[in-house]
Amino acid sequence: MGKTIFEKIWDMHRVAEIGGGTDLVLIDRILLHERTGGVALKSLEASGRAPNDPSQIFATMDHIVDTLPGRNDNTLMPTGRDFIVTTREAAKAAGITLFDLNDARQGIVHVISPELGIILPGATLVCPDSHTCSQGALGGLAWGIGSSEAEHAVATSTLRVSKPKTMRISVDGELAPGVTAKDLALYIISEIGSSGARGHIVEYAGSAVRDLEVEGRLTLCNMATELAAFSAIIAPDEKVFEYLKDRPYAPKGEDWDKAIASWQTLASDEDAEYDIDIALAAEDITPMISWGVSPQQTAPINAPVPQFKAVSHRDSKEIYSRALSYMDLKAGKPLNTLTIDAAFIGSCTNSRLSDLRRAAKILKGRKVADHVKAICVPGSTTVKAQAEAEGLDQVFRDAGFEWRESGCSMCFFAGGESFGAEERVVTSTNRNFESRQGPKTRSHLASPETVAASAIMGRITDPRLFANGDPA
Ligand SMILES: CC(C)[C@H](C(=O)O)[C@@H](O)C(=O)O
Ligand code: SF4
Repeated sequence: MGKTIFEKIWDMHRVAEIGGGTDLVLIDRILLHERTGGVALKSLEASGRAPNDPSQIFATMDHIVDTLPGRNDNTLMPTGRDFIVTTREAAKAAGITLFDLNDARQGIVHVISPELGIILPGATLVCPDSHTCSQGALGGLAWGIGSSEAEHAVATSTLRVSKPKTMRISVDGELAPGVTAKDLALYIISEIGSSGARGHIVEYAGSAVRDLEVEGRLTLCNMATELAAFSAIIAPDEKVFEYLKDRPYAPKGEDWDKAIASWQTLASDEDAEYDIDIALAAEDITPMISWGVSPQQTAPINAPVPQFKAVSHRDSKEIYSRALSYMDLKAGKPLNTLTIDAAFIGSCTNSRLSDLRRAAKILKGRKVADHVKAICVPGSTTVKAQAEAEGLDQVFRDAGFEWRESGCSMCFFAGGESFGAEERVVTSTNRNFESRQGPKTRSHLASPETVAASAIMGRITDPRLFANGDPA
């Protein structure tokens, strides 16, 4: 029987079988951020140990930092400064690479890793952060871990891991114009549920996935953790090789040629078998938006808030009713009539250059509705600089968006800045949990173009209405 890409990478990295389905696995690269990584480094230091290979460990500042212009170590987050200073000191003591606040390479960990060529096809990479699965978009095996596992990985370049089962989600056909990787991710979650991939590594396959550019694949893989997956992966192809060429931490010269030769073998064999195999049709997908407080509570943007019977296979009556009451919604109400208070473009899901370009295309020459507070937070300092070089910052500003420094910002509330209580936010992020973006905020997950279109109209809006100029 053939092997899946996951099995190939796993077998190349297995150091020993521990038993009970658990293996000791070699970890090629480790990423840390100031929210969870500083703790791991401090604890390692306290136990008198040092990193096994500091050259393969990278830390960034993203979660706690201010994204307001002119920022410094004093963030709006309570105790934020401690996280920043501790991580800085610990990274220095450990001799690892740090992308500090004022470093041109700083940014959200899952945005800078591909950007700098830290994640590579066939490599294993861990980070104490649940959205590490994003990085599987480049054909590496990247997954989120806890802080104590991170400490172990830093000290030994290995981890004990219980081997996940395999799941393939194939999406064939072509996505219709105006339907994006984010809509695909939301559609998949609404189809298979928030725990639909628990214990599995998801391989995304099929023509609609292959047709996505690398940045779209990152968006798709980003939300695998919202399926409770171990991680996600997509077989690397020419688009990935092209994307990685000459990135700072990608192989160079002869090593590059050797790497390409080995990366080209990284695809699942025709006769590989999966524990679960799911096939979806790209034509069934429209722009999507979440209506509830879990990413699985998502519907097509022009649909009404579903009746209980439509979701009862997944949610209990109690969970469903609670979601409606939290979101201040009634079954049957068309989602595209809901007035919004705020619009947010950012996060490791959708804050890359292509995301900002697509949103800017809708915003150009238009204005955000008067009652809407709109914020754009580029995913990295590099993305911000590239966007500014193209004049996108001006498009956002002219439309009435705030243009920020890079970081996680209001993707998640950590005690600092937030949208107000009961504010309805259309957001390009990945989690709509209760109070995720601030106490009692109501988050609707969508693509950056849906956020832009909704910001202009002041209500949830299908971005395809802007495809041929202004909507009627
Ligand atoms: C703070 C961090 C550990 C957390 C995660 O693991 O995902 C955050 O990034 C999130 O998105 O909720
Ligand atoms: S942008 Fe949001 S989802 Fe991504 S790592 Fe930061 S807090 Fe987590």
